[in-house]
Amino acid sequence: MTTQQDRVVLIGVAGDSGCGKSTFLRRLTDLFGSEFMTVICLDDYHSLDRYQRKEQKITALDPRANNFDLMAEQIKALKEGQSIMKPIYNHETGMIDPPEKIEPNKVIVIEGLHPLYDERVRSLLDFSVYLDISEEVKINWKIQRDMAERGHTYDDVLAAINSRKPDFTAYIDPQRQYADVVIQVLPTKLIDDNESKILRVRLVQKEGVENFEPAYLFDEGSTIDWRPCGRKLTCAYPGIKLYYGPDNFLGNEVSMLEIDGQFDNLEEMIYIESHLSKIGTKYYGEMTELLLKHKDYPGSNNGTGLFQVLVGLKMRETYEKLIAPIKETANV
Ligand SMILES: Nc1ncnc2c1ncn2[C@@H]1O[C@H](COP(=O)(O)OP(=O)(O)OP(=O)(O)O)[C@@H](O)[C@H]1O
Ligand SMILES: O=C(CO)[C@H](O)[C@H](O)COP(=O)(O)O
Repeated sequence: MTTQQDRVVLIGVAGDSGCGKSTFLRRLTDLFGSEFMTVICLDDYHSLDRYQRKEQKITALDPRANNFDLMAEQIKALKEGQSIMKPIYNHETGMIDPPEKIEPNKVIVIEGLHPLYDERVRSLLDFSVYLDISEEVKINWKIQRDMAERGHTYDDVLAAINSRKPDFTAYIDPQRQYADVVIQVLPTKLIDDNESKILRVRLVQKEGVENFEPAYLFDEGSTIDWRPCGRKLTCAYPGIKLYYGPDNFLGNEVSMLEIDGQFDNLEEMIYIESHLSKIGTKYYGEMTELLLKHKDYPGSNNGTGLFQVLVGLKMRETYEKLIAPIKETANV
């Protein structure tokens, strides 16, 4: 038997700024361990600094502001087990700093605006997720954070989102079609909620992906509507609704898993977990345990937290399949 233990597994995490990438990466660290996982922020491949972009009236989302040749060359080198000298984009100064040495690791995560944009980089990925936050929700999250922590006004935040919109639509959003899973965050359908306090979250899982089998609710391949509130799950108004079924997403055959609403008591998540299958856990209750570990992370009491943990578990499962020993064919 030979092993693939030295293989570098490459994971892509795509999404706009402020869409929960950092929160997702913190959850991934629980599963892989910070020692074995290296995160590369693709902002480091900006080829134009903040002042050049302003002068040329180009946003950071525009491919012309990014060096995809260097990104492809360096990510390929890392995957082949070589170290690289990665550039650094400094968000404080808006300038490009001297490069730093990055060594290969068991898991390399590339996160940012464009992990799935360039075909050369995309083809190197072993697993990818796109964090797809609807505009209403994105505005609410950004307003909460940027007004509370960064001193921006409501109008500043709205103007920033609107100025990025054309390039977001042209270059970032189309990457959804290539992701193995998409976590879509939408306003609830249970009630009218202008502040996006209650969310409807969909886990779009592509069918036919090597080393990835979609998770399901109750019965694989069927269509299920489930309102679990009752004796085993405490739900305050307006309750919780789950859905599972086959679907088509941007031309791809997918399995859709959906949770609308929020959980009152996180300990009771075990009840939901026990009705889900193929979730990549190693023991009963592991998913609930991972959620309970970080109750304080945003979204822990709704589908965003639950699906982030679930996608992390599926990434670990893919990783383990990829590094598993290869069975040699017996010489007859
Ligand atoms: N699941 C969630 N529920 C509610 N709010 C959330 C959720 N995820 C993120 N947020 C809000 O969005 C903000 C940005 O989240 P996070 O830092 O994880 O995103 P990011 O994509 O890494 O952002 P950036 O690229 O700008 O650093 C958080 O501070 C929080 O206010
Ligand atoms: O979309 C972004 C990714 O984080 C940033 O806006 C981009 O990287 C430019 O950064 P800055 O605004 O600090 O110049």
